[in-house]
Amino acid sequence: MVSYDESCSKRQRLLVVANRLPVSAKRTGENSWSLEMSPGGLVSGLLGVAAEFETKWVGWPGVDVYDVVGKNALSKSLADMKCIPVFLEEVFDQYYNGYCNGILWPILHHMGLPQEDHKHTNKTYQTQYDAYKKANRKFLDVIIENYEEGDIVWIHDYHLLFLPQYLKEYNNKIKIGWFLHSPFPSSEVFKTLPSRSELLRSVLTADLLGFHTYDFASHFVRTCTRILGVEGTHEGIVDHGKVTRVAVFPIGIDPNRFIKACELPEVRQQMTELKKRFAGKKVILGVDRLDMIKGIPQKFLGFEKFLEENMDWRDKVVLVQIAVPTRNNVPEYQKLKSQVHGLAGRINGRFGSVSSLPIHHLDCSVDFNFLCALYAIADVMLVTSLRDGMNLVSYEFIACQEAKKGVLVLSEFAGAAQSLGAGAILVNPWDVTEVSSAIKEALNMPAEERDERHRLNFQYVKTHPAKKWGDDFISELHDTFTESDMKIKKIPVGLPQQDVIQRYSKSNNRLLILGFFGTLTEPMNNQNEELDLKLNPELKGTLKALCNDPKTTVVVLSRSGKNILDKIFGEYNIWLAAENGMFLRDTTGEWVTNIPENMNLDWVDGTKNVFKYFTDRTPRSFFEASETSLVWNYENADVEFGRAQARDLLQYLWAGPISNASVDVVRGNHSVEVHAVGETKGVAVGRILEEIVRKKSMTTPVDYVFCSGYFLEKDEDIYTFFKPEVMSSKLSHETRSKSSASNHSIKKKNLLSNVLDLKKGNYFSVAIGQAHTKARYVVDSSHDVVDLLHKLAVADTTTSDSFSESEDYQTRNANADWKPWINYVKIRELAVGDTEPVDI
Ligand SMILES: O=P(O)(O)OC[C@H]1O[C@H](O[C@H]2O[C@H](CO)[C@@H](O)[C@H](O)[C@H]2O)[C@H](O)[C@@H](O)[C@@H]1O
Ligand SMILES: O=c1ccn([C@@H]2O[C@H](COP(=O)(O)OP(=O)(O)O)[C@@H](O)[C@H]2O)c(=O)[nH]1
Repeated sequence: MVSYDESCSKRQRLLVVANRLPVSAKRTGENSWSLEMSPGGLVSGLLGVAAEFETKWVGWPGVDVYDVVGKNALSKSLADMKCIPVFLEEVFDQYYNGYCNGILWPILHHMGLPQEDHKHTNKTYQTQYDAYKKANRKFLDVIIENYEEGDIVWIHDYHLLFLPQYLKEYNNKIKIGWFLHSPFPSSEVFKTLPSRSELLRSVLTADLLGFHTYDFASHFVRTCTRILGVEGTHEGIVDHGKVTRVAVFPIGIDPNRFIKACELPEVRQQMTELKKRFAGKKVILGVDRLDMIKGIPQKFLGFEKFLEENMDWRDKVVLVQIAVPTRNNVPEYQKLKSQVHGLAGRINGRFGSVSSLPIHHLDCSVDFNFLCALYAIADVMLVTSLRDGMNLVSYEFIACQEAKKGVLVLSEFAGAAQSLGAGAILVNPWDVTEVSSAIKEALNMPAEERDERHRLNFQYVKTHPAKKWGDDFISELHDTFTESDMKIKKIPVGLPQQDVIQRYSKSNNRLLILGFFGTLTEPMNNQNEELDLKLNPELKGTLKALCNDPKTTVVVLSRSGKNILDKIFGEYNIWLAAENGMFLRDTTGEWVTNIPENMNLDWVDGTKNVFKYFTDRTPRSFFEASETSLVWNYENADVEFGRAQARDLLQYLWAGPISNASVDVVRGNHSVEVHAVGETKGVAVGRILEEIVRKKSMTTPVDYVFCSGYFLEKDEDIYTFFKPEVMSSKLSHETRSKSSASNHSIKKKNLLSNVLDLKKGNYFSVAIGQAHTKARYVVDSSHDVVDLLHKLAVADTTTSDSFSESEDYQTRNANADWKPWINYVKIRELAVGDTEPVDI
């Protein structure tokens, strides 16, 4: 039995699940195996993750094993390294070479879906997709065997998109995080994937989804909103009340491992030999898996152009390219190998001599110490990825360059460009001329500039290690899990229509607060019609009856302007709030202007986080925050890099924290400013109520409130405004802190507490078609609200003659062609400000 002390000191168990284990196995006998480190950034990154967890790895051991003796022996060897193997056997080829690397990988890297060829292969999308699912189930089985209650499961990458769903189906309580190491593409590209929706839906069952950059995260959110029709908020994705948090966690390396390695005598020796070998020449280094996304042909073409145009450099420079073999069984990778060999041969043939070759191309991986020696002696590191999740090689080069301070030429399409762009020369790898010029600039760069650029990047690499990445992810997962658990319990219920009607008829002073667009407007199917908003014709009589009822006050709250509301509601005895309450009109038709006292500032924290992220990654930029505005300033930063960062920052702001907020964004010459405009409907309603009480000289308290609309998230405070507990807590707070509260606001609260008497549950807040809402109740469409208003109008004996018009309503209501409003509204909401983020 575990003692109390032991259980306190027990470390949190973490199951890291990735396609590849950190070690790959090679069989050395019937029951003996040798293990060596797997190549690739994912493994390098995870090795740096904090040791405070009791970590176990679950993954493929890099080899097929079919016999029991072999499997048992390998499992035993791996157990010593805290690794648990998943044997993929017959599904491996179609899962890994097929679906993962032949289909998903190109899609994720904007390379398009390869054509399916039924005639010449037995591998179709479908057979590979089936194998992919089977492989994901094999991972599930191994996890189930090893799972202990309370374990955190951290799933990695595109190989395991179905695993979150399978795991949640097995046990909904498991904390699941998922991190994508590759980029996520624009929705236009992801849309081409035949099984796109199932894959997205499965990933969304996880609690936390992580990406390297804001760009990838916003692509993902946009893809989900477009393909699945779910809601994207500053927190992530909301679907039927379930929140899946989406956040950005840029990976790092363990810089000290590289810094220390460069001091080892063995590495120093290798450095001396390499320097001797390349004496009198500048060394340009490339280290990449031999993958299409790494842009090795583009690198060679850029280098060829450089040699063409700079004769004096021809025998003074050498390009050393380490091309680590990868995914050799995927046809595209085989083609790439021949292409790269062809290019290297051509360039060496054109510019080489008997004694020297411009390109040293190696088709192999190198050991860690030799890699560090290469990084340390290189003058220029050339990274020309066409698209890359992060590119850790760039970080590793910088960590090894403390003495030499060489130059990093970095593709703007690598995730690393967002963090190392200030010190690197950024290039578009597709532009051969630009690559050639960047090589020249790097080779000729004065020492002072090299020092400064290196200093900026070294500082970043040191302060953002992989440990921080892992810690940040897990701590966010803890928080997210607790929050989403709480949120699920708050899903609102359907409206109890009978209760609403009965309480209405028994009340003496009722207040109906209604939204306009999507609530009272005419249902329509054509987006252009929005320009000419009309009142739903079925409501004319109903609304007149309600407005003329002396026991009922009707208020319409809209973001539309005064003119539209005047035109539509001019004939009604109604209160109007235009532009979200900036203007108020009483029943006599007189408009007054209001200066907002309170604003919804929910967007501020999210915006601050984005500003902080970019400030951190843009040396010499800074941001200033006041209560209602934030300014990010990059006037002292590198102009080009600052502009590129500002573009990325804006993309993320629009897709995330300010997507639903009432803010103005001002892009200055060297700054981006976000500030609040106007106010929310929740704030407006308080002032409207005050005005109603004053104008009507109301003595009977309002004893019934019905509030409904299709409101933006920022306006949802309208639903909580009348909640008795919110009102009373506001009031008691105001009373306690009298010294700080203005007399005016205390008087106002007292006024409201005197005129409201909603204790008997006579408060109905009803959202239209929103699953995730602050309202108590939800209805499917505006049709339900129209129907209810009609019933309220007839529920009361004091209805006026004009009500006969609403017989119209009943006839039309029976019409089967009636289109609920919400369908249209949803499409429209997705279209607002919906420019697809573009890549730099
Ligand atoms: O396991 P393989 O199929 O041999 O491929 C190796 C890994 O390649 C990918 O790495 C990515 O992760 C890096 C760290 O986050 C990132 O810097 C890089 O840009 C990515 O390409 C892949 O995502 C891994 O799953 C593979 O293991
Ligand atoms: O022979 C080699 C050369 C490089 N690497 C490592 O492979 C990783 C490559 O990661 P990166 O993020 O640059 O790209 P990925 O290959 O994961 O797409 C880096 O950590 C390198 O140190 C390796 O394991 N063997």
